Amino acid sequence: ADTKPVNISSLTLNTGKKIPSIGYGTSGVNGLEAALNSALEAGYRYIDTSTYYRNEKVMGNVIKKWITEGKLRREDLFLLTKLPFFGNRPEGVPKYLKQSLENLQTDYVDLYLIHSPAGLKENDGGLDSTTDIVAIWKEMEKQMDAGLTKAIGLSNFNKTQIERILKNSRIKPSSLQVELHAYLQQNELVDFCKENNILVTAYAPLGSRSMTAYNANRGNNVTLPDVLENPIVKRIAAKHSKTAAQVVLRFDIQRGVIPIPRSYNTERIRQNIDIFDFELDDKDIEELKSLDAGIRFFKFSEMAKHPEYPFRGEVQK
Ligand SMILES: NC(=O)C1=CN([C@@H]2O[C@H](COP(=O)(O)OP(=O)(O)OC[C@H]3O[C@@H](n4cnc5c(N)ncnc54)[C@H](OP(=O)(O)O)[C@@H]3O)[C@@H](O)[C@H]2O)C=CC1
Ligand SMILES: O=C1CO[C@H](CO)[C@@H](O)[C@@H]1O
Repeated sequence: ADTKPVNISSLTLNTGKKIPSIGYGTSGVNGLEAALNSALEAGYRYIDTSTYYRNEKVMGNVIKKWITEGKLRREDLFLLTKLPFFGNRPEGVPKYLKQSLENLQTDYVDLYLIHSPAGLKENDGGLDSTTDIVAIWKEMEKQMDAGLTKAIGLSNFNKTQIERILKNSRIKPSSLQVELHAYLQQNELVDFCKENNILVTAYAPLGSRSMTAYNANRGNNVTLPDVLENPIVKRIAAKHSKTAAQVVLRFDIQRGVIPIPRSYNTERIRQNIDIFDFELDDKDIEELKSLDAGIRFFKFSEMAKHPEYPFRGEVQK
């Protein structure tokens, strides 16, 4: 197999800065060191994490080693982390960003996101129904002024909540990270973000097989439909001599959406960015579009009673 790093195309944020058109998702801790080494070797330069994943320290050590050994320059890396649910207050923003920067051993991140519009209490993890997203955003702006992050954005916000931020902000959000895959294509939200110059990042772009594992670990007997086993996806993959994962990730790229697939397996890590040497045609795109089914895997049900719960009223499938 070819082991040269893949050359990744890029998009431009509303700050004028470039962002790679695919990133590496890292939720979970076990095995990250080896996996992140594989990801950097494969050519990923956009790394997605969060305070909540509790893996920033390991990540910081790996990145520092790459930089010290002269294999990577900080400016070639696009580092993203997020304000945790339990820090979702104005005073949580400087506190948790500072902690992330220390853990990541860097002076700045490239993008800092509010992980969720709904907040949890710091002490006992219960719902904090006082969450004020506009007040939190104003603190996000200050972190950007201070140069601690090069851009700021949102995750898991719905359209109405983004509109509230747009209306009440000095600095506009650069990016929105939401669940997005063949079964949840988010057409309305993606169009809205395009109109407002907000780049969309697709989390769980492979349909999050890890969510099935997450449920299994909690003893929940839930079987979720598997995007990568869909017969239409598989047929299109066979037609292009690519894998199902490569087809759904390429679909994102052709929509101008940035996928952040997670894998801890070296072969699949490589496979997931090896998507810049083929093109889906109009018929493939039409067929993939027809798979949209409004199936949301990450419902954050524990936050369903929060005033800012983003998916209220949504018809659940
Ligand atoms: N903002 C938010 O609230 C959220 C953000 N995220 C971010 O998005 C990232 C991706 O989402 P995630 O939930 O991990 O789901 P993904 O859709 O990326 O799916 C990951 C799963 O798919 C498997 N997989 C990876 N590549 C392939 C392949 N080529 N063929 C077959 N199976 C494959 C992985 O297993 P294996 O490791 O064995 O390859 C893993 O079980 C997260 O890691 C996180 O960074 C995710 C959820 C919520
Ligand atoms: O960002 C995230 C939010 O929560 C999920 C679990 O509930 C994680 O798996 C995910 O990566």
